[in-house]
Amino acid sequence: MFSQVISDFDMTLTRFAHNGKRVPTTHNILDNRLLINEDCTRKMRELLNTYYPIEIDASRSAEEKLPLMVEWWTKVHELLIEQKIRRDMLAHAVKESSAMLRDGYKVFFECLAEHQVPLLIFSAGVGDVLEEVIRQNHVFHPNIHIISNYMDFDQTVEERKESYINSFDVVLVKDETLDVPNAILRYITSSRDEMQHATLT
Ligand SMILES: Nc1ccn([C@@H]2O[C@H](COP(=O)(O)O)[C@@H](O)[C@H]2O)c(=O)n1
Repeated sequence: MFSQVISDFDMTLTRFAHNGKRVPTTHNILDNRLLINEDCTRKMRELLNTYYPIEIDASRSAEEKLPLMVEWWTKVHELLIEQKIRRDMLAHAVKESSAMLRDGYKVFFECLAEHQVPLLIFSAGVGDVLEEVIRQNHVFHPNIHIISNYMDFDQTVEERKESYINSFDVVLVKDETLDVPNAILRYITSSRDEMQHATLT
């Protein structure tokens, strides 16, 4: 019986190609206008064209490739940080992408989960995207453990709400109207009008 299964993700658990077209890696799934601009796409493609041939070059040793691969994803991650990617847009990007797990993935993931065999996924890809791909295929079971690159998102409004509530008298959430400011204005202007009226009479 297995004690654990260790796998990488892109092009191992996902397909290499489908109907003659390359299936995107987790980095390539981010190439979506919801997340990054055209300039970032262009620069990421240039980096892919430079470094991917090195990754698959059988004549180079792993020792030779390693610093170059680190250089690749460091450059890409610097570009991605500039894009201020929103966490809530990742699911849309994965849905719109042609990301695909390999045929037979259900049997593979279900069998390991059923027998409580830990599945360790080590990936040089993007962990947040990788998780979303597995989740959208409904096979994110508790036996899965992922070691990958995770994005560090800026705080959301929800996360900042507490500090706003502590700092301001009124905090409006998901209110697209000016009803509250108008009510405050009405209150202020009517009490001023009343004072003026009282001074005149
Ligand atoms: N900026 C990058 C960096 C890496 N990739 C590709 O992702 C693959 C990650 O593979 P794992 O097996 O570790 O999941 C890697 O093989 C690179 O080809 C990329 O597309 N963009």
